[in-house]
Amino acid sequence: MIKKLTIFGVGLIGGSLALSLKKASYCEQIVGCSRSEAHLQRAVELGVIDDYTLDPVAAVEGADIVLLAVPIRAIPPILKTIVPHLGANTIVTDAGSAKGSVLAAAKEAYDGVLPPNFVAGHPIAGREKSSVEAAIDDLYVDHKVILTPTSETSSEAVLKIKEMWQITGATVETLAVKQHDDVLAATSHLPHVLAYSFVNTLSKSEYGDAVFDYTAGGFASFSRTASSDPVMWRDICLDNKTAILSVLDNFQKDLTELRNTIQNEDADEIEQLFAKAKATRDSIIKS
Ligand SMILES: NC(=O)C1=CN([C@@H]2O[C@H](COP(=O)(O)OP(=O)(O)OC[C@H]3O[C@@H](n4cnc5c(N)ncnc54)[C@H](O)[C@@H]3O)[C@@H](O)[C@H]2O)C=CC1
Ligand SMILES: O=C(O)C(=O)Cc1ccc(O)cc1
Repeated sequence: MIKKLTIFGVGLIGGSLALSLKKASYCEQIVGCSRSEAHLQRAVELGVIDDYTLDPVAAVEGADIVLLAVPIRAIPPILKTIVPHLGANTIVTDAGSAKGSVLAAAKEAYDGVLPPNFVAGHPIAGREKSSVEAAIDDLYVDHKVILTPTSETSSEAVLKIKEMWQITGATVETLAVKQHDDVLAATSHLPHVLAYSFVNTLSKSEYGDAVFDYTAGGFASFSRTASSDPVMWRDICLDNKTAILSVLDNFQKDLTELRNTIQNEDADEIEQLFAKAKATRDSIIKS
């Protein structure tokens, strides 16, 4: 149980955390802060937060935990504003999809030294719908949350953030920052980039939009993530650029290899490549 949780960015991720912690009566008060008063008012109406302020300094006053749940390139300016006003025991955490850039921003905001009470985190749960309207109280149930503490991070602060996420029904794991960013580039960032690119390729069809009149479930499932928020994904691509370029290069190589097998009508090789992928996916996704 904590007294005050402050959430910067009460959208899908921050709002869903607020709803699940409210359900568990984990916080006496949840306060939202962002640029948009209309969004914050809606969050109060929906019972997601108790109160809001547009003033970041007032928002963090007396907070036990501050969660940054805004697009990752919005994190550095918020940190710069709030760091001088944080209480000695306030723990700051985030939900950003890339961790190296967030930790670099935190280090800069704290004058070059990461403090013990900054715990970088990332819930591996979400969807293509954004905003507080999409927030739900069970988003994190049976999902993983990855924390990427550094040698500077205090174990008490990590335990507190771990406890907060466990209350939501999530399982919490820790990873090294680079491993997080490399792995998520492969499992999450690559498929989102491919989905955006795939939809744009189809839009350029010689048959125009008529091409979309003939789609089945494969199009819907493969392209679903292209409905995700463009600003959020722009920020992820820019901040995790090196890891994303590396997996994109590997993907391009494999796609060229597959293209060659089709060009050469190498039936055995095509079947083997597809059978290998099917076996891998079937062993991971059981439904
Ligand atoms: N959408 C998803 O499935 C997941 C997103 N994340 C991460 O969580 C974070 C939040 O994502 P969502 O909740 O999906 O986004 P969202 O768009 O639903 O909510 C973001 C909130 O931040 C506010 N905001 C945007 N720019 C701001 C700024 N410059 N200053 C102050 N407030 C600002 C918006 O008003 C909105 O309330 C992102 O960093 C994203 O990478 C992590 C896991 C899953
Ligand atoms: O919509 C989906 O399937 C997602 O994969 C959601 C998601 C988006 C970004 C993350 O950092 C984590 C999860």
